Amino acid sequence: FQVYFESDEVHACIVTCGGLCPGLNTVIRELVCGLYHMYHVKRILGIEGGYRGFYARNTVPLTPKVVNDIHKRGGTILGTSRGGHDTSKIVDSIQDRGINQVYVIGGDGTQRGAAVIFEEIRRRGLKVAVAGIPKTIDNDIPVIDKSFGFDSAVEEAQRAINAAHVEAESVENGIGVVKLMGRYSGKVSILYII
Ligand SMILES: Nc1ncnc2c1ncn2[C@@H]1O[C@H](COP(=O)(O)OP(=O)(O)OP(=O)(O)O)[C@@H](O)[C@H]1O
Ligand SMILES: O=P(O)(O)OC[C@H]1O[C@](O)(CO)[C@@H](O)[C@@H]1O
Repeated sequence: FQVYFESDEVHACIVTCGGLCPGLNTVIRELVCGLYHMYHVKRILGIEGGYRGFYARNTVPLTPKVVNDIHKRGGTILGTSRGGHDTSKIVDSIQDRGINQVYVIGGDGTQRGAAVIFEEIRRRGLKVAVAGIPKTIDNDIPVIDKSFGFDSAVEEAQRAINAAHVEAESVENGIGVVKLMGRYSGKVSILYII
């Protein structure tokens, strides 16, 4: 097989886009530690605030030390956003910073954005790899068994439903109403009902 990137020439970056999903920080941590310890990649940049962070926000160097405890925190340490996908500005930034591996964590919109970035990179003839990491709290990707964050969402749903159940049972004719997320997917609700 052919090695495409030598470790010491890799300059990776990670960006998170779209809505929050439990486990985002764990994925960032695994990427950083995997790149660093398994592939000896020392230059890893966090892009803050989603796609627009490439050209309008700060960046933060990521090392195993920086990400050591982040899996215990919710959200994403890099921040996230919707909109702001300006392809040429993003690829300009990738080119200017000398980034050659782009790790994009996000939902379907984010992955569409990653494909457009890749097309522009190819058009410019740059030696840059783009990797998409699918993020969906709804577990609605048929080719994988379970997406990260889904179990946590079901657990949280369980907590809310149990509390409403206790309230409803404690009074005469009590009714508990819990609204769960996912009007189009609904797998969080379905799994709980099952
Ligand atoms: N067709 C597209 N082309 C380029 N960029 C896109 C496209 N669709 C979405 N994006 C960009 O991807 C980012 C995230 O998109 P979006 O808000 O749709 O969330 P998502 O990735 O689908 O996640 P979620 O499942 O949480 O909604 C935004 O910055 C948006 O501008
Ligand atoms: O409950 P609602 O309003 O349908 O929104 C939930 C949806 O929003 C998202 O979190 C982001 O689009 C989906 O993953 C989820 O299905």
